[in-house]
Amino acid sequence: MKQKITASSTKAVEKDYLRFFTETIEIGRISPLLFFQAGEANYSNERFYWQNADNTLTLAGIGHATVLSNENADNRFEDISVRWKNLCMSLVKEEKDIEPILFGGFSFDTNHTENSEWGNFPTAFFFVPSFQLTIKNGMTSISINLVTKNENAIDEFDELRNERDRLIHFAQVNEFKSPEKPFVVSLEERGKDKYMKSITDVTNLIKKGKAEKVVIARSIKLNFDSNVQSDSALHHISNEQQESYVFGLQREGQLFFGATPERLIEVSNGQAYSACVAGSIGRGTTADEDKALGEELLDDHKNRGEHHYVVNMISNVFENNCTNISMPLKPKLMKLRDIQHLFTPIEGQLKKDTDIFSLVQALHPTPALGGVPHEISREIIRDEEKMDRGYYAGPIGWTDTKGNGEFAVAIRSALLDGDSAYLYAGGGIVADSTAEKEYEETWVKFRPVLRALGGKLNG
Ligand SMILES: C=C(O[C@H]1C=CC=C(C(=O)O)[C@@H]1O)C(=O)O
Ligand SMILES: [Mg+2]
Repeated sequence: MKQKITASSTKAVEKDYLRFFTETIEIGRISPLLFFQAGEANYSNERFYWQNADNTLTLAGIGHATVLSNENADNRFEDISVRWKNLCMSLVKEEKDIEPILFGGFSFDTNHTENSEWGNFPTAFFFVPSFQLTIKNGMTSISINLVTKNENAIDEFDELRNERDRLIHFAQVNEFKSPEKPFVVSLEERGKDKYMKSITDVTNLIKKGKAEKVVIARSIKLNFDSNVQSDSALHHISNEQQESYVFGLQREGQLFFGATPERLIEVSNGQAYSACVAGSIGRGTTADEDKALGEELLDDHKNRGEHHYVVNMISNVFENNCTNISMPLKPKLMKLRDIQHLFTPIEGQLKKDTDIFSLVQALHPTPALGGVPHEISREIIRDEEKMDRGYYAGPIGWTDTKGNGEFAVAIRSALLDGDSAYLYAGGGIVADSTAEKEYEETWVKFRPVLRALGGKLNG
């Protein structure tokens, strides 16, 4: 490392020359949540957590090596992409070092609602962690990432090594004690009547031909008897939702977290993968009932309609950005703990001039979260929901310096804010939707977060 810093420093003729160093060590297996917890004292507002749906990759990040955020609504995807690529050009890395990760997310909409709970979250917020835990293919490693203009990066790096050792030590000597679930003192349905009316209104607009599909969401608020710890929320949700992406992003005393089944895009060595997930029904209490519900969903006109718009849109984006596309002709069932969805996976080979951020931009929002036509449905959502979705239903995930990465759609999620939490859920409205059924569907979608936070499961 010493050598690397020195060699690179000699190139630093310009005063503001940024250098991006990374150094990885492999360690024995530690609990990723204990590592996350180790950052509580010094970096409680600067952490992330990520576990992919097939449990082959876990990432935890502590501290900000550098932040890329954006309030300029119009070009947020491109802006983050360009700044990340620029930063990657100054990366100094050896063969053995794991790829440094840029982790973060985008808000659903670029319009902010005044005085909402989302005031601390810019329309795009990403960071490279100072300390990065990666568990991949059964191997656990910790990287230090440093982005600096400092001529004396050697000293800076040595300090980080001490801190890294302290974090690892904490995770090695402690045992992860499964925290008690929080105690919910009250649950507020935020604007239930307005929500019910909006479903009827939107269904009428669709019947009049103003739009074909619009996703309408609502929110509930939980109040607890004391502050809820981030690692407790993440522990319970990752324990209970093994087949979903588990994510957590901390900022200014708040944690945005959840367990989503929906991949927006994965890029791996030039291959792109997405998934159409839309159309829902509950799980049965017996195997027979569950099977019958699944078959009902596969044949249901309204749900097939919801799904169809998503397949159309995502396959169009793939047509424009990929070659060798493959996609099954009919949806399958995706069975999760509380809910089953219609599911159509799609993959293709990325064309040369495309990258993960341009795909995120092209795909967000799919009609599983927005609607058809895109612009009209966005206006209808703004008019009818009258709430700030914040990062709910936005893209959340990571990319590395080679352009690989994965973004999920941040549904089944909540913003944890001290002793309260805001939960969000929505559903695809088409011509034959009814307010009562949609309302019930949102309760099923609240369940993963509600259960993790100790709430009673309604609906
Ligand atoms: C909008 C949500 O789910 C979407 C994803 C899958 C199924 C959906 C549905 O059946 O309505 C929604 O489009 C949510 O969970 O808040
Ligand atoms: Mg639905």
